[in-house]
Amino acid sequence: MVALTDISKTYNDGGTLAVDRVSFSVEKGELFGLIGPDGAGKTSIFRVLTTLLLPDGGSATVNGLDVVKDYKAIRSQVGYMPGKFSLYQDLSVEENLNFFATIFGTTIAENYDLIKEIYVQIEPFKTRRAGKLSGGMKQKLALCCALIHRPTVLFLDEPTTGVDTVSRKEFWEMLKRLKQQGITILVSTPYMDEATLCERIALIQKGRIMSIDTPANITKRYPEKLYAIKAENMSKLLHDLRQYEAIKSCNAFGEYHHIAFKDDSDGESEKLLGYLETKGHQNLEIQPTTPTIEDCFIDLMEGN
Ligand SMILES: Nc1ncnc2c1ncn2[C@@H]1O[C@H](COP(=O)(O)OP(=O)(O)OP(=O)(O)O)[C@@H](O)[C@H]1O
Repeated sequence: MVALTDISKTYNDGGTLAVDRVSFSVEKGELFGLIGPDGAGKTSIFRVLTTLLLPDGGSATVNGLDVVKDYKAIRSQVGYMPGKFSLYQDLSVEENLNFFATIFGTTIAENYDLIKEIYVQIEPFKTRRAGKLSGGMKQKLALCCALIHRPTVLFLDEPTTGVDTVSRKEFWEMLKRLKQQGITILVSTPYMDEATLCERIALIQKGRIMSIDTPANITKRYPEKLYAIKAENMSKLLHDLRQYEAIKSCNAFGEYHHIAFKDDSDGESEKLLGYLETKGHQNLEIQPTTPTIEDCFIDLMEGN
């Protein structure tokens, strides 16, 4: 449904390499996530695929159509929700939706079944100006506008950035139901915890794809045995762990720090506890833990 081959994009006369020979493909009906921090190149990739930006190199197709040659046809077949809220702030909820339906030569009534479940949540505010909606409401309106012409592929650029936890959860539920209707969905996010909600993900950093697979396969490939460790003074613990020669990686991770040893064959965790006790740490706790996508991302980043 979507295929990229060696897509590159630079800015500032080639001075900024935003996308570096990126290749991947997305199957029909898949929920695919592009996961990476700010500046990784996610928006640039989405703008190439939605025909809003010309790539410097490589080729890409959406629904079998070329993003450069067939841009007009692609525009009528895809839905795009940009990262920055870009609806008309001075138009009401209903006026915005009507506007997008009209420019795609359709009506709200014609496609109401597709947006109904999302639209009913903002309908009580249909006369309110879009600029006066809450973050979660704006997001729902933007999604309705992106869907109103019944696209076959939906591109959602960081749809949950700046949205509260409850609305984020609701949003992912909505995506699952849209997927069930056969829509192919590409979603980008800087939140690593959202990666597990996608069927397949690409981890991207500095314009390069570091790994593409199902979230489960990516975490399975984490190369080391990982431990979660905590103590009373977590910042001193982080400092002391980073001084310890046998540690390969050490990162703060909520309530715990996650660590991996360079060579874990010979009771390394006991030796470490001994060392930390000599450093005066109290209430030390260490246990094996399962790697998350964030652990994998950091590991891949450090190896690249
Ligand atoms: N119009 C532009 N002019 C110059 N540099 C740009 C432009 N757009 C993006 N960049 C640079 O290209 C790189 C990739 O940016 P891009 O917006 O594609 O990444 P992103 O992963 O979507 O991050 P963000 O969430 O910050 O938008 C960054 O270094 C960014 O500063």
